Amino acid sequence: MRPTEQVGVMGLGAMGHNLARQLARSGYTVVVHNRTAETARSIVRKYGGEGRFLIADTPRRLVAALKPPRRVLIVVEAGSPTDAVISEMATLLAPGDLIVDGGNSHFEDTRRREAMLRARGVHFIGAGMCGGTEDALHGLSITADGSDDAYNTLGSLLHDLAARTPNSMPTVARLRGSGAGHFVKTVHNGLQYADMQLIAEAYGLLRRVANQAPARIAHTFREWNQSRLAAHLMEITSEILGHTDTATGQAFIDVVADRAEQKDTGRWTVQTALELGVPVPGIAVAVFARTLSCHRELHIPCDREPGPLLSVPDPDAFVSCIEHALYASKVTVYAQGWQLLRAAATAHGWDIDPAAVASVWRSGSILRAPFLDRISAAYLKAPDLPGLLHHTQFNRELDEAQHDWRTVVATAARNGLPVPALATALSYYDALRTSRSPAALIQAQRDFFGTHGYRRTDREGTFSTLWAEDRSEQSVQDVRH
Ligand SMILES: NC(=O)C1=CN([C@@H]2O[C@H](COP(=O)(O)OP(=O)(O)OC[C@H]3O[C@@H](n4cnc5c(N)ncnc54)[C@H](OP(=O)(O)O)[C@@H]3O)[C@@H](O)[C@H]2O)C=CC1
Ligand SMILES: O=C(CO)[C@H](O)[C@H](O)COP(=O)(O)O
Repeated sequence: MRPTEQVGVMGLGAMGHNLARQLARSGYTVVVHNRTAETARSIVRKYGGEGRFLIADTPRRLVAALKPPRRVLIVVEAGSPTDAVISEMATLLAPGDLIVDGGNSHFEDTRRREAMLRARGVHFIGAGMCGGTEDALHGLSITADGSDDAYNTLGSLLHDLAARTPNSMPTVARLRGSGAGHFVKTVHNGLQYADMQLIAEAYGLLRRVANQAPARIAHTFREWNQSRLAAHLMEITSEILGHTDTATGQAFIDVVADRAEQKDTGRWTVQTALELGVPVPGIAVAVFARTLSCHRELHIPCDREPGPLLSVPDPDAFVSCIEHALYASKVTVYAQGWQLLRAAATAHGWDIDPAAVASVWRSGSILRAPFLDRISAAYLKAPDLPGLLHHTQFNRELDEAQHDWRTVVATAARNGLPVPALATALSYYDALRTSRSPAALIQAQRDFFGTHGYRRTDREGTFSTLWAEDRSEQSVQDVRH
């Protein structure tokens, strides 16, 4: 217990109240503030026995209750609410105090806020909290940026909120460069979208093609959770599928509307990837699949199912094919995530160690999985690995899985079942393996209508064909001048 350590927590929503509780349980005196003051009072009424809480009805009172240098953890809705809270705190805090933003902020916002606070002498740490609400209480994975001075003021605060890896390391990664902490959290969520979409597609195939009932699929996922697919998302999937709705007695999954909502982080991941020119189709397709699920008005009236479903000759063998397809697809989307991390680090001058990111997500994050140990090991051994699919073992695994992967994607297509993530992952894999792609035709078309030029396979330089004239070929300099 450290009765002398104090911290302020602003925002006592689903995440914030559990973070405050975890800190109080660890011995901090936690000064809490929530915009709706009654929420703070009710939380302290309920959990006050877990530690030492003080309620501050206003931000000014929160600041007054803390001794300098003050540490304030802000966990409010991202975007303008976070701006509003930080702007007010900027006027109340003194030079040397510290704000930690634990929300899912856009990294550009974090950079702007850090610069604004630095000008006032207030330290700022953008902390990506890579976990859910229960992890906020029991330990999550944190990717945080911030200056050395900010870290000196921080003390062990983030370590006290972190989970531990199997070898007892706290899951906090310090990343150098303003915005890096929230950016890495954003990519975590992009991968979360992709992983969830892949799992959902696997569920759909088990249900519709392998004809398994939800309870049986729960069992299948539990079995897969003992394999190289073992992951928190697999575990919660089997829990959900094994759950019965108390109101109707039906499988819970059958009473949930098939509309997958989203906030911002998946879209931000894809937007950044587009800006940096990094191909992340596995993440993009997962974002669009959620979007499509919410556009019921786009659905085409259909008087019959695409079926009757084509039966698979050996359902057990098909289940095994799905397992292999799911694993292979997961490897390809994680490869895309790490490509994006590398490109963003280069573009923004961030120091993001690819092995450390895998290690820090190993426990406490939504992506937590033993699988991440293998990514970490791959990058520890070869920090300059061009991509995960260049790693001998991953490469071999995908090669071994490809027959089953193709069976799954082809069977889904024949049955009229959309599997955008599984199919896109396979196409990505094939695109990386093909010796010559049809991109040549696209470049030729660009030259035909826009004199954009092309490179040739047989000699250096950029060329253009005079399509509207005699179709002779010029070097681009000759054409333009
Ligand atoms: N839920 C999750 O799994 C995770 C969430 N996050 C991030 O953590 C942050 C909080 O999320 P979560 O706890 O789930 O969200 P909740 O919706 O449960 O809580 C939102 C909090 O923000 C406060 N708030 C909203 N608008 C304002 C405002 N204009 N001024 C002051 N306070 C405001 C709310 O106060 P009031 O009670 O008055 O409405 C409430 O305390 C978000 O940035 C989220 O993206 C990060 C990791 C995981
Ligand atoms: O950050 C999180 C977990 O890591 C939050 O749960 C986030 O809300 C998930 O994203 P979305 O709401 O878009 O599904």
